[in-house]
Amino acid sequence: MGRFIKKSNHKDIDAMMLAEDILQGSRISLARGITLVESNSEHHFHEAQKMLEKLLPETGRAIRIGITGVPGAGKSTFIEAFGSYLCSKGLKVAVLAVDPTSSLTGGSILGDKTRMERLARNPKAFIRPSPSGGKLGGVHRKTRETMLLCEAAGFDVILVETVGVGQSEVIVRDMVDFFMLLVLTGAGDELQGMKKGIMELADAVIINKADGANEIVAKKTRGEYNRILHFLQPATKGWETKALMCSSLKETGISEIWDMILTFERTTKDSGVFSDRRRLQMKEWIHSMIVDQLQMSFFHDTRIKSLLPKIENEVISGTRPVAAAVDELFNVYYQRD
Ligand SMILES: Nc1nc2c(ncn2[C@@H]2O[C@H](COP(=O)(O)OP(=O)(O)OP(=O)(O)O)[C@@H](O)[C@H]2O)c(=O)[nH]1
Repeated sequence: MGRFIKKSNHKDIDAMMLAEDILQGSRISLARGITLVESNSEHHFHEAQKMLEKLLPETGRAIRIGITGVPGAGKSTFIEAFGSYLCSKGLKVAVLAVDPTSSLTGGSILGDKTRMERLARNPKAFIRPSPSGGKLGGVHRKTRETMLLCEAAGFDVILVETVGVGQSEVIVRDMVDFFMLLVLTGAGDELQGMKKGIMELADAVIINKADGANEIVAKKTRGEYNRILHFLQPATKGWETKALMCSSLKETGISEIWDMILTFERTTKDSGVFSDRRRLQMKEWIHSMIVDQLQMSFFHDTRIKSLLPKIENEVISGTRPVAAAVDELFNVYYQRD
């Protein structure tokens, strides 16, 4: 078991053996594979890519579901209820997270496993906190690769949780098939303040906490969301985004959400929208990685590093137009010695 990543001795990683064990469904190897993918070491990067190449033919079969929501909406409680429900149906569920703030805060969402204690104990579930450290692009790549590893290990459903911060919803939307937005009951004010853009990313709006005295308010909220959704551009061609209610605490409305996702999968697979989206997501992944690499290469270039402060000052003091300044930087960058 301990044959793959022995201490920090790089030579001890056998990417091919690790891949074999992941394909056999070994959870320990899966966790090690993810650690390899998340490593910032260059040697690990190459090993991880070898491992991924071997696993690629066995990826892509899971349904990928993104979940976002304002803090307090009950994301962890929902994932616990929803994940446990899926496991009870015999499905293997992996829960991942994209938290761009984790490099600043040292990891927040999913960092604390006690948030999903029951699911974490379920042998059919696998929970992995957000990779921390590095830029958003890095988190993005690592989570996508982790998703592929989980698929190769035989997981049927991948849940990707994200906090409602910055660009994180857009990033998760770009890596999943179905995206849902978790909201609260009686959220009249929230509805007004809700960024329309986020609603337009969603394939479903889930009104959580529809239990007890909240239930009546939840029905009203559902009506309000449905009215608004009716006027918005749907996130997926040929699919009408609707609002549903559930109680993660009482575990009601959970099976209806899964039924909706199955209908979505069937409909979009029949129309070709499902595979079109996956193809587009791959292309966008390539493009965003190119942009990340170019950016890194540019800003780490020693000539750029020494010239940039002078150029910035010239622009700020009004002696240089921005476009001309950037043009000079690129001329310097492209000059090969
Ligand atoms: N009544 C009721 N309370 C709920 C329900 N789901 C969650 N809660 C409560 O809402 C609070 C917040 O739930 P969390 O699951 O921690 O939600 P969150 O704030 O989105 O948390 P993060 O997952 O950390 O983003 C907790 O006190 C939960 O017990 C529900 O369906 N009904």
